[in-house]
Parts: sequence; structure tokens; C-alpha cells
Amino acid sequence: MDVSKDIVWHQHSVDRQRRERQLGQQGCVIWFTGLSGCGKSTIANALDAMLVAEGRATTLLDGDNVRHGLCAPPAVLQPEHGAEFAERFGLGFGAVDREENIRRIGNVAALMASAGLITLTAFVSPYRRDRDRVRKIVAEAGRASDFVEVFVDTPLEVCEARDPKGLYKKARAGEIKHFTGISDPYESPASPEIRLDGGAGKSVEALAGEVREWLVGNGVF
Ligand SMILES: Nc1ncnc2c1ncn2[C@@H]1O[C@H](COP(=O)(O)OS(=O)(=O)O)[C@@H](OP(=O)(O)O)[C@H]1O
Ligand SMILES: Nc1ncnc2c1ncn2[C@@H]1O[C@H](COP(=O)(O)OP(=O)(O)O)[C@@H](O)[C@H]1O
Repeated sequence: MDVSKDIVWHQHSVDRQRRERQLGQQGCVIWFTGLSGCGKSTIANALDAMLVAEGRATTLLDGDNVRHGLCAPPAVLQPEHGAEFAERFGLGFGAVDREENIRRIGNVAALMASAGLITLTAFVSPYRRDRDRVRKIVAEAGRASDFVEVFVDTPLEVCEARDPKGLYKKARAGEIKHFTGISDPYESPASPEIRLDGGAGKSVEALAGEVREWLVGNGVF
């Protein structure tokens, strides 16, 4: 039985253009990607604060936070939902789990952009194919220019020296499997809209400012 045939798209009376007119802006997705510790969350957070101070409507989705709820690991789901459910829907860091993590986030981000929000996301998102799929989802929900990939290009040595959560230390000790940059790959974006030099001594505000300048310069706002 093909259940998908029984699911029909519902056209709502308030469309995207109406929501965007009301907010006085166009929705988009600003997708930060990079190694753990490269600065994604901090820079996205600073940009978010800048945009909100200018009166723009934004939202910020962050890997660590989303993995507490929408994309929780099996151990978080198990007490409430049971072992079978947790095993089926809980997400870890293997390639397929990351694929599903980014698929869920990508769809949520596209929905938020469709509601007219400037949607900032901060996920490691190490696989090019997963990021490209999100680009496609976001473009299909609106315009091709709605997806802006921001590669926070910080050398592994710098990220590892920062190690604010002690995760690199654990990964080196073999206590965390599939750790990006150590025991798992990171596929750098081939042609991101924006590349930030996260390890060159620039301040977080300067890097967030670079993204803002690009967005204004390229007519995203
Ligand atoms: N194995 C492994 N690899 C990478 N990161 C790990 C891992 N285990 C835990 N963490 C912590 O989880 C955060 C990354 O979650 P994401 O949802 O962004 O990852 S992914 O996009 O699905 O690859 C990441 O957050 P950031 O440091 O903010 O990037 C880490 O704190
Ligand atoms: N441009 C920067 N210069 C100096 N320290 C930074 C810079 N960007 C981020 N940091 C610091 O690096 C650490 C990791 O940043 P974070 O935003 O948590 O990275 P990610 O979200 O990519 O894991 C934090 O302690 C943060 O304060």
C-alpha cells in the first residue's frame, strides 16, 4: 500500500508573500557549517543579536539545542517512549543519523523561512550531500537565493585548542566515536556563498559583521 498517495498538499489562505509583506522582509536560511569549536554558534548568535537590534524577525536553530528535543539521542527518548521507539527515532552521530538530523533541520528551517523569518542555523553538517539537499528543499520552498551557506573555516588545530566542552580530548582518548575531524570526515563546502576565516584572530563581531555585509550587499535583505 502506497500511503504517500493518500497524503495531499493543503493550500493555505495566508501565503508566504502575505507573511513576508506583513513582516517587511523576505524569509531565508543562513546555514553555518564547520567543525565543532569553529565558532558557528557564537557567530550565529552575534549575527542574530545584530539583526534583532535592527528590528528584523529572526530565529536561531543550534545543533546542541536541537539535539535536546527534535533530534534527541536514544537515551533521552527512552524513558518517555520506550526502547523500541528510542532506537528507531533517536539520533546519534553515524553518517545516516547525521543525514536524518540535517534532513529534519533542513525541513524545519525551510518552514521557518516560509513564515518570513531570517532563519540562522548552526550545525556541523559535515556531509556535502546533506547540505546540498537542504539547499534544494529551501529553494523549492521559495527562491534559489534563499539558502546562504556560511563556511566557518577554522583549522582543526585551533578548534582542538579551544575545545570548550572537552570533546576533542575525549575523542582523542577514544571515548567519543565518530567525532568530526578526528575519527569522522568533514567535507568542506566547494562553493559556499560566504567563507569566514575563523582562526585568523578576527573578533566574533567582525565575523558576524562580514555575514551581515554580504547579506545586505547581495540583496538578501
Ligand atoms: N561525534 C560527534 N561529532 C561532532 N559533534 C559531536 C559529536 N558528539 C557530540 N557532539 C556535539 O554535538 C554537536 C554537533 O551536533 P550537530 O547536530 O551540529 O551535528 S551534525 O550536524 O549532525 O553533524 C557539537 O556541537 P558544536 O561543538 O557546537 O559543533 C558537539 O558539541
Ligand atoms: N572568532 C573567534 N575568536 C576567538 N574565539 C572564538 C571565536 N569564535 C568562537 N570562539 C570561541 O570558540 C569556542 C567555540 O565556539 P562555538 O561558537 O561554541 O563553536 P561551534 O558552535 O562551532 O562548536 C567558544 O569558546 C567561543 O567563544
